[in-house]
Amino acid sequence: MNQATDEYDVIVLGAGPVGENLADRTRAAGLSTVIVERELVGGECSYWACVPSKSLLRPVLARAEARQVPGLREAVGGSLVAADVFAHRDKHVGNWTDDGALTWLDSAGIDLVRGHGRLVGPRRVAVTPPDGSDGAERTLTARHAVAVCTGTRAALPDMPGIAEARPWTSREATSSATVPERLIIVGGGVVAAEMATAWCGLGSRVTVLVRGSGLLNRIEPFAGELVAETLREAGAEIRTGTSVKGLARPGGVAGPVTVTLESGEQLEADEVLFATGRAPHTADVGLDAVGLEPGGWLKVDETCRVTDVPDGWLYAAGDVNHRALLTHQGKYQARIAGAAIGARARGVERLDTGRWGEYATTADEAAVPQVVFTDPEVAAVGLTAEQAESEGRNIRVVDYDMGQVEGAVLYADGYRGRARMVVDLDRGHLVGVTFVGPGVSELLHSATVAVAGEVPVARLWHAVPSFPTISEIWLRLLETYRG
Ligand SMILES: Cc1cc2nc3c(=O)[nH]c(=O)nc-3n(C[C@H](O)[C@H](O)[C@H](O)COP(=O)(O)OP(=O)(O)OC[C@H]3O[C@@H](n4cnc5c(N)ncnc54)[C@H](O)[C@@H]3O)c2cc1C
Ligand SMILES: NC(=O)c1ccc[n+]([C@@H]2O[C@H](COP(=O)([O-])OP(=O)(O)OC[C@H]3O[C@@H](n4cnc5c(N)ncnc54)[C@H](O)[C@@H]3O)[C@@H](O)[C@H]2O)c1
Repeated sequence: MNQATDEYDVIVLGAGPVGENLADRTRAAGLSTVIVERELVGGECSYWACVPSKSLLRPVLARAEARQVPGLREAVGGSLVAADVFAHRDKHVGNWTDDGALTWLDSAGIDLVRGHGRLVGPRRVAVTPPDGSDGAERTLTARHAVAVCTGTRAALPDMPGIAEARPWTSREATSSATVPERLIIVGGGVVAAEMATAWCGLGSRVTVLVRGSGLLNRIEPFAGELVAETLREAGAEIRTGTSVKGLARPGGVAGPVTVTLESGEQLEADEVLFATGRAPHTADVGLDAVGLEPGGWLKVDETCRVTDVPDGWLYAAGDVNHRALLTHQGKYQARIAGAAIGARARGVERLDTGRWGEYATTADEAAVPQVVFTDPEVAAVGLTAEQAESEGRNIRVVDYDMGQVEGAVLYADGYRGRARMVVDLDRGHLVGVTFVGPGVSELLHSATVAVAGEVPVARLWHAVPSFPTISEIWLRLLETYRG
């Protein structure tokens, strides 16, 4: 393989975490692979999402936890040094350069073509070089498969003044090098909750405008309630049932922004962040050239093969298929799709695509874990009680106050948290678990193993948590379940 080769076994569009992992798996299966990337190798996650957001949040959460440890509390009473937090974030994102990722691509034997890729027919991708480069357009051909891993962008609502007011999206919220004195956040999902935590911790006066009834409405309600309570205690204002109808920034981008609410009330801030969901990068990837509608989420089967395309050569993994907009889940899809492409290229006719089969992304439906890095942390896997009920399952919900667990109380004085497990009574195993409280992120994988492994509740009784750890919440939940 070399850069002059225009025919490969596999072409991957988009070098985010998902594209990288998929390419890695097809290379490991012995297939020549090229990846096409128009921005930075590493994708949204590495430069404007997971990595910078978590590095902004880490000092905020560490300080919040330290303030709950007697003897340490007084030592961490001051403000964060924003310049140091930003410098640490900038280091983690490689100062928005992808040199490290290029070394990895090279070592994995994956070719890279920089530019915007578009399908121009079955198994064919045209690449337009980036602006300012003097290269010519190139057409790549795949012998076996093309995988679209082009991810998402922030979705902004259509409203008067929004384009001129240039609001922050997740990109600016994760890469800003200044702390706005007053920050309005529109939205009540994960980005809104995490960015409210980060910027409030860094010193902004934060107002969150939620059009629904509370934060994090895809997770058990008690989680969003505790996060909102802590944010309010930290000085943020959370306004629920509040919709925005317009924006204006009369003094230009350097001046304050005015947000007009549906009620007619006007609020002023130095910045406004729209954290109102994501839209797929599929409007300009040539879907029309292969008979698909541009602009939508790509519908896939359990191996991430796009349905409705003859001959089964087109795959879509990660955010772009809308199964679960999370890096780890997209990488899981990439491992399975990459292996499926490899097996099909070897001529294997029947892949095990049954539930939990080697080539089935079953966890996307049954056991998606997610940690929200708010204060306190939220960690959840599988179904909420409401989701399980709406699926018609016969369930029992078990709740426990984590402030009653000795390991938790030792971890943080005045520990506030709650746990819930949802038991499917007909199947005898857990279908969902949610924790909210300091330090629960590292507890989540135990729940993921229980849900994905469909471990019988009776056997969980023999999985003994160490004393005195927060994990003893498991024992308390099981004792409550058994009565
Ligand atoms: C603020 C924020 C924080 C987040 N935090 C977390 C977290 O803590 N944990 C977590 O699991 N998830 C988190 N997520 C979600 C996570 O970022 C995504 O699930 C993940 O990035 C999806 O990976 P991907 O490879 O599918 O897409 P992306 O990371 O979006 O990568 C897609 C790549 O494709 C490229 N591309 C697009 N179109 C083309 C084209 N036509 N030609 C060539 N290249 C193209 C893009 O430039 C990009 O590099 C967060 C998201 C946001 C917004
Ligand atoms: N720690 C993590 O795992 C993490 C962190 C950040 C983001 N993510 C992922 O990124 C994805 C995107 O996050 P997000 O928070 O942008 O999306 P989201 O879908 O989680 O939340 C969007 C929010 O915006 C609101 N909204 C939508 N349109 C609106 C409008 N016109 N006016 C007012 N409110 C509006 C919705 O009601 C919702 O509260 C999520 O699916 C999430 O899984 C994950």
